[in-house]
Amino acid sequence: MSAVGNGNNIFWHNCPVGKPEREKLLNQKGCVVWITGLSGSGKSTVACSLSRELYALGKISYVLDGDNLRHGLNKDLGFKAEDRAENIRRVGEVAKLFADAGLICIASLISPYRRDRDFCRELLPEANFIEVFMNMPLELCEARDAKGLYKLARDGKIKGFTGIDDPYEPPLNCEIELRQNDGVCPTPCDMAKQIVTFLEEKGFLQA
Ligand SMILES: Nc1ncnc2c1ncn2[C@@H]1O[C@H](COP(=O)(O)OS(=O)(=O)O)[C@@H](OP(=O)(O)O)[C@H]1O
Ligand SMILES: Nc1ncnc2c1ncn2[C@@H]1O[C@H](COP(=O)(O)OP(=O)(O)O)[C@@H](O)[C@H]1O
Repeated sequence: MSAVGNGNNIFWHNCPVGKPEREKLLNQKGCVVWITGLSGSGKSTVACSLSRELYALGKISYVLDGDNLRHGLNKDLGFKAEDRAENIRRVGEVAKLFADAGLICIASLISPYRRDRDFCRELLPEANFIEVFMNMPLELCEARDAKGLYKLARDGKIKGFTGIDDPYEPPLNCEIELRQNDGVCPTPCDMAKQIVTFLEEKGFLQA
C-alpha cells in the first residue's frame, strides 16, 4: 500500500486482477474516445453510431453523453466556465475508470475549453485518450437546431450558449477531425467507421 491523495491518511489498495487481465478476457484494450464540438455538431449521433459499430464487431463500449450525465451525476452543475470545468473533470475521471475496466469509453461533451480536455488527456496513459473533433460550422449546427436552443440563445433567452455568446476552443492536437467534404457532412455511420479504423490501426480492438 502507498499513501496518496490530498489527505495524509489515504491509501491506494491494489487488486491482483488488473486492466491487462480484464482486457484479455474482453479481447480489446480500454481507452477513451473523447468527442468534442458545438451543440448540434453530431457528437451524440456519432457516439451512438460508434457504439453500434463496435458492438457489431463484438467490442464493448459505453457512452458517456454530456446531456445525459447532466440528469444525474452532474445535475448540480450549470454552464459557467467553472461548472463546465467540473463537469469535464468528473466525466474524465469516470471515463478513466471505464477505460481501466477494459471498455472503450465514448465521451461526448461540448467540452469547450482546451485546458479541461487536456486535463482529461493527462489522466490516462499515453495514447489511450483519443480526441475526436466534430469540426462542423456554426451555421450548420444552428440550422439543425434539433432542440431549439440556438433560437433561444439568439433571442437572448439563454445566456452563455456555446458558439453564440460563450467560447469554443477548437483542439490543436486532436487524433481525429471529422468535417464536411465539399460542403457535405459525411453520414454518422461513415464517421463512426473512420474512428473504428483508427482504433483498429492502433491495436485497441484486440488484447
Ligand atoms: N449555455 C449552454 N451552452 C451549451 N449547451 C447548453 C447550454 N445550455 C444548455 N445546453 C445543453 O447542454 C448540452 C451540453 O452539455 P455538456 O455537458 O456537453 O456541456 S459542457 O461540455 O459542459 O460545455 C447541450 O447538448 P448538445 O447539444 O448535445 O451538445 C445543450 O443541449
Ligand atoms: N452526419 C449527420 N448528417 C446529418 N444530420 C446529422 C448528422 N449527425 C447528426 N445529425 C443531426 O443533427 C442533430 C444534432 O445531432 P446531435 O448528435 O444531437 O448533436 P450534438 O450531440 O453534438 O448536439 C440531430 O437532429 C441529428 O439527427
